[in-house]
Amino acid sequence: MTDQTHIRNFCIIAHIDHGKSTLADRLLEFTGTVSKRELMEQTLDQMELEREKGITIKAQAVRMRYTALNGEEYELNLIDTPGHVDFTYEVSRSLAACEGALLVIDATQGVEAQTLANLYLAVEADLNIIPVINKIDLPSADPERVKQEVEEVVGLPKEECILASAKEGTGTQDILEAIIKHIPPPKGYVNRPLRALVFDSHYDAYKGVIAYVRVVDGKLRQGERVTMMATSSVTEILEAGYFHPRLVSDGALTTGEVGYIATGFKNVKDCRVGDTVTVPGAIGEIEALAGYKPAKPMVFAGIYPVEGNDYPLLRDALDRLQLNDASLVYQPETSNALGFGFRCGFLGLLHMEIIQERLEREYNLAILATAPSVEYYVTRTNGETEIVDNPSAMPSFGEIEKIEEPFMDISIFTPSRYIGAIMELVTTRRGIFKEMKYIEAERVLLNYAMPLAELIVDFYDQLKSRTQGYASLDYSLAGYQDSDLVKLDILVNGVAVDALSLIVHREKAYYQGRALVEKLRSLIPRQLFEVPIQAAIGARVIARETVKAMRKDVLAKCYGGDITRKRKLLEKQKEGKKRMKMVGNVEIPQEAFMAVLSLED
Ligand SMILES: Nc1nc2c(ncn2[C@@H]2O[C@H](COP(=O)(O)OP(=O)(O)OP(=O)(O)O)[C@@H](O)[C@H]2O)c(=O)[nH]1
Repeated sequence: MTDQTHIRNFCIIAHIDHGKSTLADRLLEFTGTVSKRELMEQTLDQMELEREKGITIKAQAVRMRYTALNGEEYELNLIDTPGHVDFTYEVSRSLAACEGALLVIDATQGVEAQTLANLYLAVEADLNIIPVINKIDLPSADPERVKQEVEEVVGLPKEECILASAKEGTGTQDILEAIIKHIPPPKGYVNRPLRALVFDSHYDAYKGVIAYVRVVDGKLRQGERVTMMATSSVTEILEAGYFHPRLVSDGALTTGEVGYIATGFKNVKDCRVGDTVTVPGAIGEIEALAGYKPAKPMVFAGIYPVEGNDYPLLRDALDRLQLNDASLVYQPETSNALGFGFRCGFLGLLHMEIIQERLEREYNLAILATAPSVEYYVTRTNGETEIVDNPSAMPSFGEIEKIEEPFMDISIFTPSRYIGAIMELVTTRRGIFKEMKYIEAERVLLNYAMPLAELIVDFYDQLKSRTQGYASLDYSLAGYQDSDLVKLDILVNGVAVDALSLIVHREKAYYQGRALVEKLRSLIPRQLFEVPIQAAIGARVIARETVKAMRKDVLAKCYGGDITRKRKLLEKQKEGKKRMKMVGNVEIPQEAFMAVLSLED
């Protein structure tokens, strides 16, 4: 156990792809925490999905030992933070476990939207910031320009910037020395009762929930009884230790240290991110650490098994995913069209995508997801208010006094040549212009208020494609606002398909209704009979298309000859069918339920 003066707790914050993981690897290697060979596997990103998507979902912590140029040995705890806006709360708790942060900026790119978003969080958490300009080995690197940006945009003296190439290892020692010098040691009370911050947790089949903790005051030991202040759950610490980068169980953690405890809890709900661990005897005597917030889902969608029989399997899979992910919420729902399924709440679209993929890959389930929706506050004419997160549950028009929807503050960094294209996109998405700031001659920061419902419909992809990938985006919840919204129903073969209902702005309803039925016509395969597709607001039909009847005989083309080809075609058709759902007497493919996500603006 190290005394506080020789501990430094820090994290690395960066915009996506600016080199956070690579720099972490260099630090681990330089301090001898892991060998080069072990680094072949990306050490900090563990889940396969994370690696594939190139993002870090779960915060982790690694302890390093470093002998500084002053001859003294220090314990450095590097806390890895998730890099995506869906996980801002997790980021803020990881930052709360640190005293300082390395702010990594790509020397070829400069400051980006998430550089600033993360920086603001770090400043809020009172961290000392060390700016690191990375990738200086690249020919297009312009460290002088980026230094200037650090001074003007970030507000740190440019002399403090450390130039580095995480790829080649340049600057690694300078960074370690700066950590010792510029990041203050923890200042907890050794003799007070235990207070430890849970900044992440995950479920382990053998050890139960493993909580990643920062000990703020006091100490904790294996075998000790502890309680979680927000959830009041009590348990015994089965194991305590740190990551090196694998678990090293050494029985205790003391003031200022970062490490893990195995809690034996069966569900991460008992041990939430942001909660305070203490000893039962201290309850009433001490205050919980500030900042605890239960996760708040922002995006909702129905998830249904393609095969009705798989419903119990889907429920088990969601139960198991939730053991490890307290921010995933779900409850059973029934749809006239899709049968029994679940209404699920997610932190954002990326979170939704991750859960869908895990259900399919890890649990081998064929599922159908409905288009994502947000949470509306609906006031009825009788004065009652309710929260509606499923368009099909929206009360009928005559019963509604007003509907409020979530608005986001969004900021976009972009080269100034794309301002026009962005303005146009944001305007079609009901965005309200707030501010434009020039960061340098040719780069601007644009601020808008925009409904979340418009943001989750492929806004990010559109932004990227209209700016050739140059613009970066960040957003946070601003609050709820009144909007003139209506429910758009879709009728297939004369029957309203609840899972296709949408909430849209009145002014866009006609256009969206048209675009959607056209798209559905192209997505719904021809059946043996003619299938009308209609969009309606209340009883008024606003658009109609027809899927013509056709006998779809895939074997007709084979002239009876080649049997392997025949089998292949049949298999292909079966494959195609997997994602079809019989709604009434019409087969509707998965894509139809997501069609609204890919309408042209
Ligand atoms: N040339 C050069 N490439 C680098 C350097 N540092 C990182 N890279 C490359 O930049 C890319 C992104 O690096 P990562 O370390 O994965 O970036 P990250 O910030 O962790 O990305 P996320 O986990 O997605 O947030 C990778 O292809 C790295 O090999 C550097 O100093 N020089």
